[in-house]
Amino acid sequence: MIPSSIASLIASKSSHNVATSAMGMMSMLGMLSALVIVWGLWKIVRCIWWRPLKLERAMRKQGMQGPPPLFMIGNYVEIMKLEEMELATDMGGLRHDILQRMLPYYTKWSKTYGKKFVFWEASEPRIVVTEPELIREVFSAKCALAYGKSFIHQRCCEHFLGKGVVMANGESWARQRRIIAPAFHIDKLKGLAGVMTKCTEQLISKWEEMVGRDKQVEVDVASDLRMLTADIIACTEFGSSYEQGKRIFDLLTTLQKLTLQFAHFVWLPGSRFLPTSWNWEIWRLKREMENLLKEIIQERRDLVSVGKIGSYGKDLLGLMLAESEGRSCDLDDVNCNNINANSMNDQHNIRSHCKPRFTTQQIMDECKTFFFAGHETTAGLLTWSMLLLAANPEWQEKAREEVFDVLGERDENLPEAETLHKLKILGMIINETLRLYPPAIVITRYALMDMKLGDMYIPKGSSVWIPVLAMHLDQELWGEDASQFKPQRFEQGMARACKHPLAYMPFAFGPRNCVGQTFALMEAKIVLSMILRKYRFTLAPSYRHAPITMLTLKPKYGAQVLLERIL
Ligand code: HEM
Repeated sequence: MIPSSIASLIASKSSHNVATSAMGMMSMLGMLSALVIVWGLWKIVRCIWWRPLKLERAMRKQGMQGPPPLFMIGNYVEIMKLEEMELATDMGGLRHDILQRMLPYYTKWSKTYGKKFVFWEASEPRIVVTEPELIREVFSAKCALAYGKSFIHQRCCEHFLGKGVVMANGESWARQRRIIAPAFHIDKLKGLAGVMTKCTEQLISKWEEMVGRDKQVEVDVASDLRMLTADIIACTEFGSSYEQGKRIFDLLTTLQKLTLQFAHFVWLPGSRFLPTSWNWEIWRLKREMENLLKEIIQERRDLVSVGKIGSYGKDLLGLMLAESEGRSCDLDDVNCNNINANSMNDQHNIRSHCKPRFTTQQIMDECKTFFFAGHETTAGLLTWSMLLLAANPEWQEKAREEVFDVLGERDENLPEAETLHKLKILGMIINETLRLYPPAIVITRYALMDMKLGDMYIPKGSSVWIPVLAMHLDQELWGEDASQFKPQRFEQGMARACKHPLAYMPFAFGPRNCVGQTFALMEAKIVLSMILRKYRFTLAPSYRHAPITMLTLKPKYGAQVLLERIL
């Protein structure tokens, strides 16, 4: 037993100890919170003041000129004002000299400061580069890990692209690209032609009903073609899980719209963490969409692991799962080399022994990426192609004749991947459409380290800004008829179409070019050839020519054409 005096001494001592250690804890917590606050403040100050100041000095030191930036917002205000002014009216007729409308700040500043200048998007400098040889260097293999995507662009797209290959940088990008590239190899894509023709047949049936017994009907092909390309990517990406895939894409589309509405605030440090009603809605949509994606991925993995299906499937998700898991052993995991992969059981063993090269989150991010990268862009290409053919009936007739020659006149003869290369005139029309209306009118590359480019110093944290549209419409490179629709310039191939072969870059080039280029061109040829065989079309009087960019280049009021069935 403990005497009461000692007990009370111990009690008072221990309560004293408790109080002292509580106070100690409190002051530790206080110090920690103070440190976190100071660190947070330093990060903000570094981001909005210290780093931009250093970059501005570097620009000034090398005599780089440009419009003076404002603190934190750079040249945003002037950019927005100029864009607003240009976009307030239509173009008045289907004219293709759209540079002033789409990039008014570029045309204004290049007149004042010359072809090489710098402007600021918030606190990030953009160094304008238009010399093909310099662009070749930026896109080259030796610079693939040194340039990437900027912080602001990553933030703008993080909700609907995540950290997928489009927005990844450095080693992470290289790893992702290595894993997904085989899924876009021509041999794998050939198997997707059937899906593309099937989806196009559904659109044609819909138009058949609309045309009915009338000879002509007005259709907004922009929205129909957007739905078609979304269908095609949902089918090619998710195959049997198409219905779930469609729901995911609806959610992604809403997320994308919501994010873009507030894109101008993304430069505000910490704005994405604030519990605003906008952020809550984004978080809710994202959660729902990712839960659905997880379900599809898990379902596919379960079916393979219990042996219900022998492979992950031929859709993009299946190809990606196989690439990400099946072959990881050949490359990384030495222990797995002893396993014979011939039997189903062995394949299962490999999967359970080897570390997947992609986590579920990364696969989800790639799925979102393909949807975004693969449907708006191709919808744009198809829409502008139809508008240009509607306004140029002689080219429409030439393309149709070629389709009849190559594929025959009967609907049953569906286009196949092997015959598409014979559609040469259609190929020239597609190239010319991508020259006049490239879905990506600007490409940027963010310097992840200090770089030299020609006689320029590109400091880490700045971006090279390439105005694709300006290069595609440059009279010095393409001739005086640069802003006219003339597919014949591509008759002798791309290299001969222009004074400098690198001035044409709808898909960029080099190791970070569009991985879906073959997919997109195959899809465009299949869809357009099937439409041309069935319908003749002209511009509807209600069409208003007003191109705008909402991530990609599109007609603001839709693309109304008059469809007439070919009897
Ligand atoms: C007409 C259609 C298309 C055009 C004009 C186009 C254009 C481009 C361009 C210019 C880039 C480079 C962007 C940059 O680095 O800033 C790019 C990248 C990419 N595209 Fe496409 N694209 C098209 C269709 C597709 C399709 C159908 C897919 C997939 C199904 C796709 C997937 C991708 C991916 C994943 C990247 C990122 C590649 C990387 O960073 O390594 N694209 N595309």
